[in-house]
Amino acid sequence: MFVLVNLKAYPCDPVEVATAAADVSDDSGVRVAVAPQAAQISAVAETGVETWAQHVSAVEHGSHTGSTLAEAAADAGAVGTLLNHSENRLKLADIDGALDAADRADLETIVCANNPAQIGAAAALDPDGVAVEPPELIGTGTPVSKADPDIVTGAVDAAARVNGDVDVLCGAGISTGEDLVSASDLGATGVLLASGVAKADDPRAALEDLVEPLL
Ligand SMILES: O=C[C@H](O)COP(=O)(O)O
Repeated sequence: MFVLVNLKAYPCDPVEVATAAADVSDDSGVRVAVAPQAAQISAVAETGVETWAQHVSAVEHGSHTGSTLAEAAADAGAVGTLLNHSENRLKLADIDGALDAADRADLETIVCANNPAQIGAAAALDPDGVAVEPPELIGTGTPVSKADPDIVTGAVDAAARVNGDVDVLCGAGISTGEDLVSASDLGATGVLLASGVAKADDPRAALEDLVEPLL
């Protein structure tokens, strides 16, 4: 299972979380990555943790003020990027353009979507992975794998129909090892989570709990 921790714009210490994630990944053998704010990619990557961007723009080098250039994210140490997160929705053409930008910069890609129909559309654009997240469950602590398991199995089926090569993650409310096991049982190959780690009093303990059933 792939555990991708999105720090969003939460007021946590990204280096502290990243250091814990690197240690937990090393100790457990579980793939754990952290997606900090763009300005913190470099500091997070220096911890040795697998580092992702939260977004890259559908642009090349040029006059694009305020954009997040994929090449700049990669130079700072990112090896992958989320796209079309529920909190940063893109137009279809911009998802496609951002996938091209990520490809140029050798970034792995995960396109987020709300439901199985959108997952099918996202998978057709040929990212490395997709992540299904019902927006109403994000940040609630109620895991999608329990509250809406059909959306996870539906996403796995929808992606497989369109593109057998694409990984399927699920997210929203995931915070425990039990949630991780449920996601795996439903066919997901990873989880995308945020508040369960970024807002935890002890992010290291939260990460250890998350991977515990996989040991
Ligand atoms: O990117 C992460 C997702 O939006 C899930 O957030 P959450 O774990 O706080 O529900």
